[in-house]
Amino acid sequence: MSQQSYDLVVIGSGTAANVIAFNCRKAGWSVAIIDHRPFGGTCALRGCDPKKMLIAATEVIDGFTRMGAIGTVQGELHIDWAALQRHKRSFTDPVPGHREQAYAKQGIDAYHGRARFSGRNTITVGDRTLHAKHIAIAAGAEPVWLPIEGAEHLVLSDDFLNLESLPRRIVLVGGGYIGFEFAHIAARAGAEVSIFNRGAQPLAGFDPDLVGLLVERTRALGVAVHLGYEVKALCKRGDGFEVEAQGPDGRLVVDADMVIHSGGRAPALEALDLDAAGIAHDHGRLTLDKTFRSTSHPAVYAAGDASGGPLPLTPVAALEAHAVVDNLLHDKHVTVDYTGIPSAVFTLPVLARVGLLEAEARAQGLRFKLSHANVPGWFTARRVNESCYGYKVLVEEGSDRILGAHLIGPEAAEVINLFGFAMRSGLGAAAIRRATFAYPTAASDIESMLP
Ligand SMILES: Cc1cc2nc3c(=O)[nH]c(=O)nc-3n(C[C@H](O)[C@H](O)[C@H](O)COP(=O)(O)OP(=O)(O)OC[C@H]3O[C@@H](n4cnc5c(N)ncnc54)[C@H](O)[C@@H]3O)c2cc1C
Ligand SMILES: NC(=O)c1ccc[n+]([C@@H]2O[C@H](COP(=O)([O-])OP(=O)(O)OC[C@H]3O[C@@H](n4cnc5c(N)ncnc54)[C@H](O)[C@@H]3O)[C@@H](O)[C@H]2O)c1
Repeated sequence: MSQQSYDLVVIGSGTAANVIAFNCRKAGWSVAIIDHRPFGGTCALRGCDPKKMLIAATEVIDGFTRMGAIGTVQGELHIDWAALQRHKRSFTDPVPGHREQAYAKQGIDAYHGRARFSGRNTITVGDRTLHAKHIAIAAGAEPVWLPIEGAEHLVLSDDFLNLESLPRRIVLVGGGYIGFEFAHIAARAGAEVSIFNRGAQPLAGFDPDLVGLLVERTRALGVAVHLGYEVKALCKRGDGFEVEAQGPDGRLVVDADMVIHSGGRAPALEALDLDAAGIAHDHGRLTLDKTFRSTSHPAVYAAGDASGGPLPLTPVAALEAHAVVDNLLHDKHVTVDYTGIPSAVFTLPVLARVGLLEAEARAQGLRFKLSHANVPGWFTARRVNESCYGYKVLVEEGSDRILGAHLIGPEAAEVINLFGFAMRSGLGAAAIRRATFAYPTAASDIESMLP
């Protein structure tokens, strides 16, 4: 067994890992990076990017359906799933090779294999042992285990994004980001889709009023959305499955050709054997201080989904990783300010959020003005015959601070960034009112959304 020593060993090769590895290498440190899957991480290979490549075709179907409903376009349109997969792979396939070349160019040693701690400062990967002065855990997240009889039949989000052909009947177990995004893709590509969500409100982190609009719009798309239903069992029946769920009206059974896990993800820590290095953890989460440093092992930091932070999203992985870089290289005590970080559910239309929910602001005892409306009659929605356009904006009384903004509708994923930018820059509602946006753009609606 060979042993090699490094200033820094980074576990993972996704967004967080890359920020840490490249920056520390640039500062002259010897760096190793390890991944047991192709280099590139979730966002580029199995998450945000491949998903949005698939959505590119569903946007065409959505636009055609909306404009077709008023007779402005006519004919038949369908998605060629195999061709769409080729389109997606044209982006994803080159990623691991490019990453590997970039590591070699920068002098970062890249190891393929599963990393496991074998001592306080040693990590085993295959038949090698790496000795690390510092360690960054950027191992991301993995689907949580679901207590479902027959759970071994569940297909993961990675598999869905790689499907060569689309099954006819698809069930999504969980009505969160993945459940809704995949339902919108699959339904527009021609599948019969059902979503089961345990709680009565799906997409729990989003404004309930706007989620209600999305549920309505999703049902209008032909997706069966079962709320308050927990999937309990999957039984193999011929080539397909019988999905059994329990809910407010008792037992519900649905037939499916494929059942997809969309029931949540958690930090991927299990395979690391944290105890071998004395790295503290609790209920599947690393025990970190605010600077992302292990409370029990000062040479260990974590960032991204593995840190178990409040927002397991790509831009947050990068933000946390930059803080870790500062803390590693300059022995600083940098923390992350999560104010004004937007998040979007890439359904069509998009649902987006930044800042506090109305309920959170009330729970904090804040005094605020609120504007909330459904505005399908506004130009932005009417132009594209979109029936679903709504917003909710919270502005603090006295300070004029934007506390939160919630949007559903055309271009919501772009417009939410402006609210986020204003919040992170400390710009109040008055500054937004003073801004002049190009017209006619969705951003030019912002002024009318302010309370
Ligand atoms: C289907 C899907 C869609 C998503 N869409 C969006 C989106 O639109 N926008 C958004 O902001 N976020 C999205 N996310 C979330 C986003 O992908 C993650 O927040 C982000 O990729 C986290 O980056 P990371 O660097 O922390 O981890 P990752 O990119 O997950 O990288 C971790 C890497 O560590 C490796 N690893 C784990 N354990 C070990 C080990 N023991 N040894 C070696 N290697 C190991 C893994 O193989 C993985 O490649 C999506 C996620 C999914 C699943
Ligand atoms: N657009 C984006 O930014 C984006 C997209 C996809 C994923 N992600 C990331 O990936 C993470 C995981 O996404 P996700 O959609 O899997 O999780 P999620 O946490 O968003 O939603 C999971 C849902 O599944 C439900 N559930 C769990 N078990 C169930 C069961 N047996 N029956 C019925 N419902 C059940 C839960 O109640 C919950 O509503 C997200 O938290 C997010 O960080 C982000």
